[in-house]
Amino acid sequence: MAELQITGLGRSFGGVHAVQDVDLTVADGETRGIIGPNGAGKSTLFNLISGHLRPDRGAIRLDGRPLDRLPAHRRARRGVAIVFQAARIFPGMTVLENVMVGAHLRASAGFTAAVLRLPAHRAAERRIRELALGSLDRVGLSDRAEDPAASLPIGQQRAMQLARALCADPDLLLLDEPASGLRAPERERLASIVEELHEDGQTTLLIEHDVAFVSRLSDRVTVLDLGRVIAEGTPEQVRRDPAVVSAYLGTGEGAAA
Ligand SMILES: Nc1ncnc2c1ncn2[C@@H]1O[C@H](COP(=O)(O)OP(=O)(O)OP(=O)(O)O)[C@@H](O)[C@H]1O
Repeated sequence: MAELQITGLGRSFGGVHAVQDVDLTVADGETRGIIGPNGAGKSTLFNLISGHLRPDRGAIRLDGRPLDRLPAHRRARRGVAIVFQAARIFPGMTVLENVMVGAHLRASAGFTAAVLRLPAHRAAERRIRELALGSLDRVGLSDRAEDPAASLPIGQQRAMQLARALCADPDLLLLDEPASGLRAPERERLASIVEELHEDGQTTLLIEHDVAFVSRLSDRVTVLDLGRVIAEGTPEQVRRDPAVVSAYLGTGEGAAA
């Protein structure tokens, strides 16, 4: 069970209301898309949920438990996993090692045990390795496990990051522009992975510029403009919403889908 509930969320920078009065509920097992023209507040919202920014007001709850005062690493332990837009990989490590880092974010063996190499730690390490191999399998990268991470093309690096996030067995998966910089076949592959996760019941929040990509993958889409929610509904409902069309046309980005 993983329901994300956001109420009255706000964050300003100087005089700019980057996110204002945002209410958002993502149901357990739902894939929710967040779209909006440039400067709409998507990244700010993402960072407020991940814990990389603190809200000025409002509340964020996962399964009824408040998240908004916790730092990012404590949110990770609560089950929030993030795939950042900018590829943060450890290039000198193997693909498998990169993915194992994800599970360490949620592991419970403890720092002291790790330092002393206690048996509990070694058992945890074995378990983490198994989880990482399972995550690589889910994203179709099993055969690259022992390769250097830097040798992967960008599409597979993105899939590796997704595997890293999955390795922590997240309740909530946050995807920040996962399709950016990918070529069409790589986008297609990534979309199929996200679809499979959805079928497995993963709760996901997807922030994307690529409206077609979001529409294809999301149960519902929330549209932000100038920090506020201007529309919410199925991809089809949102695409036809006059407020959405005018927000996109107003910025010269073209129609919403
Ligand atoms: N750290 C910051 N300092 C000052 N202003 C900021 C900061 N972060 C965001 N803003 C402002 O807040 C507003 C929302 O920005 P944000 O980056 O969240 O939008 P976005 O929807 O992610 O945009 P884009 O699609 O261009 O990435 C913008 O007006 C932006 O200039």
